[in-house]
Amino acid sequence: MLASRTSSLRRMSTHVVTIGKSVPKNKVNSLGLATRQCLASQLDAAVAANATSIVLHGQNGTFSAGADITEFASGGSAASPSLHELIGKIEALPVPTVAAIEGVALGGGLELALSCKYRVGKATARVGLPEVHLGIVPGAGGTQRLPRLAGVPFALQAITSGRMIKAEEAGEHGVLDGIAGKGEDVVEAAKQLASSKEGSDELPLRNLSLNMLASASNKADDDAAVAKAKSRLPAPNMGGEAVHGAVDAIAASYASDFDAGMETEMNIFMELLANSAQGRARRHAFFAERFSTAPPPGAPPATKPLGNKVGVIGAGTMGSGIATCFLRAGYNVTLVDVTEAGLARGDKILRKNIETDVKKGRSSEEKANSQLSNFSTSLTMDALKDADLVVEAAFESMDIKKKIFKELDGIVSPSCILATNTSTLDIDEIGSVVSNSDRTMGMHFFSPANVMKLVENVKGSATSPQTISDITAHSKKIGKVGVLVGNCDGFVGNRMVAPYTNEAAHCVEDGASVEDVDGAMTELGMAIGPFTMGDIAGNDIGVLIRKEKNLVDPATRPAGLRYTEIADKLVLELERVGQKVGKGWYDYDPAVGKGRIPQPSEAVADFVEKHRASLNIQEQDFSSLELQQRNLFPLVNEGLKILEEYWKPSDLLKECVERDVSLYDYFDKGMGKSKL
Ligand SMILES: C[C@H](O)CC(=O)SCCNC(=O)CCNC(=O)[C@H](O)C(C)(C)COP(=O)(O)OP(=O)(O)OC[C@H]1O[C@@H](n2cnc3c(N)ncnc32)[C@H](O)[C@@H]1OP(=O)(O)O
Repeated sequence: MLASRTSSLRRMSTHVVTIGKSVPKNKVNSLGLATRQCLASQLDAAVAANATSIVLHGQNGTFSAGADITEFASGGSAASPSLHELIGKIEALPVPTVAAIEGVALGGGLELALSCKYRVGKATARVGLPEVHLGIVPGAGGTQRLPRLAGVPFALQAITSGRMIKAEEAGEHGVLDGIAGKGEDVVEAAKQLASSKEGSDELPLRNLSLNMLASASNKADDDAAVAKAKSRLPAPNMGGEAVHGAVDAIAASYASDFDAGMETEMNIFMELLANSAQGRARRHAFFAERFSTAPPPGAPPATKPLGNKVGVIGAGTMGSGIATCFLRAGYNVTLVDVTEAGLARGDKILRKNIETDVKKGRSSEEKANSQLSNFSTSLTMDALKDADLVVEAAFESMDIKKKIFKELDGIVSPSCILATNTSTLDIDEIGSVVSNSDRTMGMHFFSPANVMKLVENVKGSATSPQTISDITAHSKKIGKVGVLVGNCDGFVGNRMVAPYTNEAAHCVEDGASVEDVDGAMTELGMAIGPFTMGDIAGNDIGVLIRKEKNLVDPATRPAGLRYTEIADKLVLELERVGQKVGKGWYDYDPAVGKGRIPQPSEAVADFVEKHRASLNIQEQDFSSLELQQRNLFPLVNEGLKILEEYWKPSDLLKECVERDVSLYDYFDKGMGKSKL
């Protein structure tokens, strides 16, 4: 690694400046005003003490997670020193400066590190500019310094993906000048580098603009890289506002000098911060995700060490997907099914998932082999007697699930957590057959389980706080967003989506076409519309659920309920189950896009027209806005109903009035958390 060739006298004059010092509760060294002020005064002190080199590092095992996102709600804090001023100050220091990076250096954290003349990282460190995930662009020079350091193509990829980059890769692209090996102290390594550079006159990154502008051949390549990046981005109205802004800012890094590039970056940053609804939504989602995935206040810490032996019951697509998630995170997993054929199928799906990870570069052969060495299958649940957690993913039937839980109760230890992946059934009833049902909980994965990040962790009435904390920790360990929800029909996700898809069918009954409705929702920014979604999930599932609720048969349907039979008849009469059979709300041609591209269906249009005629429905015209509102308002209303079940509306209003906040802010700022 970095050789030290310095005298002890020189090392003495290297000053270490700590990000986050004296700022309590700043777990990730975000760069809020207090942290910036403290950094500035440490730098001033180092200069006053004639430091001959300076090392910048973070506390709590991490460098910095970047700007303090909470400051963005009020348009960002411009109070002095701003991040720009701080970065300018570091860059202008006349002595060698080295960032010692462990944990993460993200966003403004990496921008701070880029203002140092050198960077050293721990092998486990991660760096990145993830601002686009917050609907903004790097706003403290990241779009100008990263391309100067690592080239335009790399900067385009890194900034538009917002991904975390491993130390090794960062080193390959010149973002890190050195990597501290195992057992090596990164601050010590940085000190060595800093003192070895004392007296050298290497230039800061801002001056590299001259080199960039000088090379015509680079410009042609960079123009091509920018054009290619643009062609691959989602449209601005499809969530792409920030990524388009990022590419424009990077393009300015070689089209003009440093100061002009910085000005372009700042203009784009400020415009997005002030006016992008996508950005506001993304920042809301950042905090909402953390709010809803934390155990409720007062819950005990998760068991340490968290058990590592997991059983998954049911080797279907869902069960194998769930088993994959645990295997990837280093758990010991046993997959159980009642038939050899079922197990063989599950085993195949799981191995394919792990193989795909390697093919797509998300994992290595070595890692995949080690994961698979922790995997076993069994035809009996006896194999789970040492399990710390069992996730049941068997057929969606109350009787079957209760039978499994009862049998498990006699096999596993009393401390083993029993989770069910049910999407609709009552957790309390499933848990009622277990001797100590405080260790039962729902763990509702979304399909495909090995891909989707969301898991609803469903709390039953008997579930203990310890079980909640442990399931929360397991969810985090397997990389899921594990949202704690209550036990009700459809939990949160499916419960809110049901009125949305119902209303979509009403719109079609009233005169809109299937494509009109889906088009209105994608125009709004949804990835797909409700009918495409139904075709992917299988329209037969909706029919089964509605049958369970006695809605399909008019004789058992509650009086006064608006109900359209189109969705039921589509399946029961036309057998248009969805993508899996090549026809649903849309037609699917196996020769086009592997049979996954929805194409308008004349058969469905005819059927809908006859349906309307049979009910004497006068077809109406709808604007996109009307369709968007009709579909989304029922979903929003259902969300509010869910909140009402926890918070009495009158109590809520009283609290909001007392605190002088809007209802939105009450939840957005996490004030309702203490009530969970
Ligand atoms: C001008 C600049 O270009 C603009 C910017 O820098 S914008 C900021 C860019 N940085 C980011 O987007 C990084 C955001 N943070 C993360 O990705 C992750 O929090 C992390 C990888 C740093 C840590 O992850 P993890 O260990 O799982 O902890 P996590 O629960 O996410 O965060 C810990 C706490 O820090 C808070 N936090 C994390 N990053 C923060 C930030 N940049 N600002 C304010 N708070 C932050 C979280 O809200 C959480 O608070 P809580 O405990 O009260 O819920």
